[in-house]
Amino acid sequence: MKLIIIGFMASGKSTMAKILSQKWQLPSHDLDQMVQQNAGMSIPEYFKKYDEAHFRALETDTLGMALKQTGILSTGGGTPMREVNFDAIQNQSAPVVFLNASDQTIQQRLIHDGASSRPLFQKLGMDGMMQLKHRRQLTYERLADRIINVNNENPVFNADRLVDKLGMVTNG
Ligand SMILES: Nc1ncnc2c1ncn2[C@@H]1O[C@H](COP(=O)(O)OP(=O)(O)O)[C@@H](O)[C@H]1O
Ligand SMILES: O=C(O)C1=C[C@@H](OP(=O)(O)O)[C@@H](O)[C@H](O)C1
Ligand SMILES: [Mg+2]
Repeated sequence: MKLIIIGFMASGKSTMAKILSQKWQLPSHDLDQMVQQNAGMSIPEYFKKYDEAHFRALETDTLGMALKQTGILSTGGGTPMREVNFDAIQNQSAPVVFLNASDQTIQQRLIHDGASSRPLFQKLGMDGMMQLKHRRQLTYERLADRIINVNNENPVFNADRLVDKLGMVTNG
């Protein structure tokens, strides 16, 4: 893997991976999409049929497969929370970038996208999502080599800012 993108739900990980993939002419891999392929169903369906613990086990297995690929990886918002996943990501030589969006930005996007694609939003509601976001923040910060504050700037502009910050990683 050349770059690993982490961050809370709706921070823009999948969008960023696609933009960088075009910019760098590298494949992008979206962990949620890979999980869905492995499961043979959508993530909301999987949560309904099984439960979150089963989803997390499948996510860990799929992460192992994803980390063997080359290119850019967008993770799921919960991926770094399991210690085994955190360690697997940290052990990669690829830089890890945390897309850090404000509560307000996440709230707007969750409302805009609707709850149907995010089972945890269905379960926890907005207050629960914000509490989850705050609980996870430190783990994202610990795992990240670089933190990019992202809100509703043009996503291509955010990708350019990320590349600038990464230059500092690769060039020392
Ligand atoms: N820079 C941005 N400005 C405005 N909306 C964005 C931006 N980046 C992503 N979005 C929107 O936010 C939502 C979540 O983006 P997504 O890339 O799926 O996030 P994640 O993969 O982190 O859950 C989508 O509706 C997407 O179109
Ligand atoms: O934060 C989480 O626990 C989750 C985030 C989702 O990915 P996105 O961050 O791409 O929405 C997806 O993996 C699943 O719904 C659980
Ligand atoms: Mg995503």
